[in-house]
Amino acid sequence: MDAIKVSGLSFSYDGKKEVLSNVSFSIPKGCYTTIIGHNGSGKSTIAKLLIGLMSPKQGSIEILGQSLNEDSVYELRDHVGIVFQNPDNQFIGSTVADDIAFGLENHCVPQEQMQEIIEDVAERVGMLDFLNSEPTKLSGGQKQRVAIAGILAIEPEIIIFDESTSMLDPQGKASINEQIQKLHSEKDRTILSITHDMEEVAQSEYVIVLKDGKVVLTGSPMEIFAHEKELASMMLDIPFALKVSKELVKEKITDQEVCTLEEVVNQLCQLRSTI
Ligand SMILES: Nc1ncnc2c1ncn2[C@@H]1O[C@H](COP(=O)(O)OP(=O)(O)OP(=O)(O)O)[C@@H](O)[C@H]1O
Repeated sequence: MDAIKVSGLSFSYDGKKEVLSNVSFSIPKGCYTTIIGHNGSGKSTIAKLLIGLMSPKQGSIEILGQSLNEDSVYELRDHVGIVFQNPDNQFIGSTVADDIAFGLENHCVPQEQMQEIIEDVAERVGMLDFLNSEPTKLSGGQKQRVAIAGILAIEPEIIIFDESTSMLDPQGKASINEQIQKLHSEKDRTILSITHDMEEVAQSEYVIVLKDGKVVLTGSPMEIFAHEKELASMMLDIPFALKVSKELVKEKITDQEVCTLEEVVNQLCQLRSTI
């Protein structure tokens, strides 16, 4: 079954200019998908439509096989979690701990299990020392960490990350990406991540490329990165690991292009063991 099925979606904020035009894609359950595109290409608009914050002008959205509409939106929201780029409007609790607890209460998690979950997720995002802090007084990156902790606590079936690690330092981004990978591989959650981070794109399973509100490319990361010139015309770069890999192939050191650092290292280690 598809976790998300979008068919012929069009949307306009002002009733005149279409910011999404006839967008269609399907994301199977358990798939880690990334959406990329230049600024203003419509990525966040798709995220808002997928959680029913706005209704499409045309087209349909199915979540877990059920049509998303006014009647189903509240029920479906139990299955879909989202972390926005700027989580300011997402905080409800007066402390970090209260905020995470609020989501758990909504998902009927027994009181006696809450403290353990709160501490576990806060530790996983590096915010254990901030449980009594006011979310609004944290830095941008710390707010993003707390918002991600809230999602890790409830683990909804479908999780949408809308540039939700954009304010994190490189180490923070890597460790949160690791948590996202774990949610996907160990818990089989469907992940839809809107990102400008091509290293993250390389780690996903399926990529959707948006340009001016239209889907222009879909496929595996390597299929997408094969369109290097087209990506460059949309201000999108290929990952650094793929650039290194292309050089290694050109120099005949390796014979297959790969796009993650891990794969490059594996290839080099294998070479060393054959010398
Ligand atoms: N609330 C709004 N009212 C009117 N127009 C909007 C609104 N939000 C977004 N837009 C317009 O819709 C288009 C798509 O915006 P959207 O935020 O979906 O793009 P995006 O791909 O997420 O961009 P970015 O990478 O910069 O976050 C843009 O032209 C933007 O100006």
